[in-house]
Amino acid sequence: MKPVHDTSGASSEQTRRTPQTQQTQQTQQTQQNEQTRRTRRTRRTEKPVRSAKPMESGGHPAEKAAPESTVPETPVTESTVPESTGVSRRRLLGTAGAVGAGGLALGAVGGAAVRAAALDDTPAELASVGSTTVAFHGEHQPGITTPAQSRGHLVAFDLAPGAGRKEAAALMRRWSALAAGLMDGQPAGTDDTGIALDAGPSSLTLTFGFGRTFFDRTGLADRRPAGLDPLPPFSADRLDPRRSNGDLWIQIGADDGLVAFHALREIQRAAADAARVRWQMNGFNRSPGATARPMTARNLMGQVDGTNNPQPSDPDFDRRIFVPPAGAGTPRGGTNSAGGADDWLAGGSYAVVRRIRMLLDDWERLALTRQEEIIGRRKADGAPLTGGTETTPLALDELRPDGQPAIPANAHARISAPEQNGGAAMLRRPFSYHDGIGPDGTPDAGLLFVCWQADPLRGFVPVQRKLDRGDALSPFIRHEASGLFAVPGGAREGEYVGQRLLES
Ligand SMILES: C=CC1=C(C)c2cc3[nH]c(cc4nc(cc5[nH]c(cc1n2)c(C)c5CCC(=O)O)C(CCC(=O)O)=C4C)c(C)c3C=C
Ligand SMILES: [Fe+2]
Repeated sequence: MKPVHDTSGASSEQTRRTPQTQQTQQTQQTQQNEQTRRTRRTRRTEKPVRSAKPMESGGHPAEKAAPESTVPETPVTESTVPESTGVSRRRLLGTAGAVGAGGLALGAVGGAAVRAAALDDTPAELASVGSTTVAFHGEHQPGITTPAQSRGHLVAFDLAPGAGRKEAAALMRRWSALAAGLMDGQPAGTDDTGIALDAGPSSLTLTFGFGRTFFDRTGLADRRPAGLDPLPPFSADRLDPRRSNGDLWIQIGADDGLVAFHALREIQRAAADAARVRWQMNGFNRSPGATARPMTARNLMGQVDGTNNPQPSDPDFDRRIFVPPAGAGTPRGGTNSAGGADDWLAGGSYAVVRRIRMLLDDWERLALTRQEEIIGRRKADGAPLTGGTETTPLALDELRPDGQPAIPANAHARISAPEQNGGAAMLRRPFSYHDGIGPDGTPDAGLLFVCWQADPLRGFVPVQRKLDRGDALSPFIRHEASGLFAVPGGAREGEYVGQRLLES
């Protein structure tokens, strides 16, 4: 059975290498909202499958400041990947439950069997979930327009006492080399933990951001971008400062739990003495292939969530989501605290991160019609209460026979719509989370809300201000942690993320 993966398009650098398929407009819109709208490539090759053999560049990146050459000089692209019939069985065996081709049944393989089979190099197929790769290098960092993966880890670090700009630069160099290798399916070095051995890259992405305090710690306060001004307080905030902000932030996503955790663990190990974990959160989304057809994901309240995201095909998408190059009329998100236009953030973005707990017991007590009024959309298919399908625009002016708005005045979808907020828009790319059941019996579950914009003051802030004043959803959610991070543009070949800031 050959893995088949729809790789229809989006506008990122990664996406441009993705073959486009012919689709109707509606199909395109739906696909852009879910897992098969992959900004990824699927390939069958030995290269992305980690073997126990280490990268040629040597030991674990934490052991030495990796020279630039440890970033693979040639990115693996569609054109550089040799055509191959499949990965070797040696590398697949040991992956419990892996899809075997050529009659391989790999369910319960014992250690001896694995060792015996390891001598056999018969090619076999790697399931498409594992073999899908996202490019590390590009105009933008991966993990922004890349469709949300089924597993996510968010982790914030603070630089260690005494660590400054030099140590931060060395750390970003190490982390970038590590990220490029892991996203390409390579092990972390000679002492790789082995957590992801046998698996392909599984759409792994690592995205790096800098918090406000990073600029003080590195002596770069005059280069701090204006978009990192602290978010205003909101009346409903119940924020835990220990789980908020941080000098450095990394978003990890993958379509395999072991691949995602492996990246998290190797990132922490590579931090070595330079930085310490401040907080860490785990999230999830629907797995690729879980639904019979491509669909927008649901959140833990059961709602279809993500329908009205800006689309990469929108003419103003880049302007809304990415910081433009410095120049005449550079918008606020691209200026620094000294008032000058700064270029290190060009092609970058701002991530607002909120841990939003859902009060699920209260929510689930509501009648379906009430739940739908609160959002302004039908639960079953995400269509507006004014009718149509999921992708039909909200008819905000429509009245019911009793003269009331068909989409209530305080409905979440109405209040957060760009046309109600002076055009303010953001790209929402959340993960759900579940951190167990509390002593009171209620689940500690909700949304790791991550949204992307060229300037938080024109994206998250005005919308959240409005939601804070009158969102019907507010009684059922609680904002418990918050972070704001400037996410540099993508690293070019031979460059590390943030180099244009740290070395200029
Ligand atoms: C400040 C920004 C937002 C926060 C915080 C937020 C929290 C939040 N949202 C849902 C569920 C849904 N949101 C939906 C739409 C939607 N939400 C925001 C912004 C925030 N949401 C925007 C900008 C939009 C799009 C509005 C539009 O243009 O129509 C929807 C409807 C479907 C969709 O378009 O995605 C749902 C459902 C939850 C549960 C939540 C906090 C836990
Ligand atoms: Fe929302």
